[in-house]
Amino acid sequence: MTNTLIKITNVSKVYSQNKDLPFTALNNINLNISKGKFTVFAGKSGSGKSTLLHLIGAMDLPSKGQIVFEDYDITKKSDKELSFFRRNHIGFIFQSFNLLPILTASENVEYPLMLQGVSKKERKKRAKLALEEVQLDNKLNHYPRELSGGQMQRVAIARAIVHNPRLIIADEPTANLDSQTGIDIINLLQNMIKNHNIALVLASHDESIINQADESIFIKDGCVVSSHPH
Ligand SMILES: Nc1ncnc2c1ncn2[C@@H]1O[C@H](COP(=O)(O)OP(=O)(O)OP(=O)(O)O)[C@@H](O)[C@H]1O
Repeated sequence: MTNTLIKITNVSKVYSQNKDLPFTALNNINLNISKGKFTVFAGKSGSGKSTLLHLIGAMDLPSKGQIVFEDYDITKKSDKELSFFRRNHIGFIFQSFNLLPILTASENVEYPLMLQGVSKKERKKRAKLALEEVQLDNKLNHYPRELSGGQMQRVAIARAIVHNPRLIIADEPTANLDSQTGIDIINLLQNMIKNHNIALVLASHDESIINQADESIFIKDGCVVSSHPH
């Protein structure tokens, strides 16, 4: 049985809004992402980390090449198929938390389940369990403005796992947190992916996070320059 979750073959991304000056953000990337492991994309600002995260998270399409998620070629699907795929298989965590301000912590976590058509009763039950896992079941009815940064990111983690995804994508999830809270969030994420057998792919330039990963992939000017399993 293969251990590969995502196979990335000869992938390039050219941004061509400016027709006279197209910009190659990723140049012929070849990579495998392992099932259930913690992988970090490391590299300087502008190196192409977020662009690659968007491609493997099926949020954008490459200009060239192929990305296969288990047996599903996400580079050959329609927008509708991709949004269905994301909804069922991927959880997202962002630097600025991206919680909906008019929803409570519980309602924010229920949101991906609502998109899947899960009943209200079942949604509430699963959101409570997910918030228990991030030790926030005492804040179920709090709004994001009533939570600290670390608590908001824990709600976002509960929201990312509540629908049992195969992959979590996290773009600089600790950049807006103080260093101790950042360490706590990474430890929590590591425990969650282990308990649920989810792969985590995270973009960061923080050395302590890079050292904690199962695999770190260094990106420079849109190219993979090295890859280290720890
Ligand atoms: N929509 C876009 N149109 C044109 N150029 C873009 C677009 N998105 C990103 N780029 C360019 O592609 C390059 C890679 O951007 P990307 O956001 O992937 O970098 P990054 O490594 O994630 O940086 P950071 O650490 O600052 O988030 C940058 O030079 C950026 O300006």
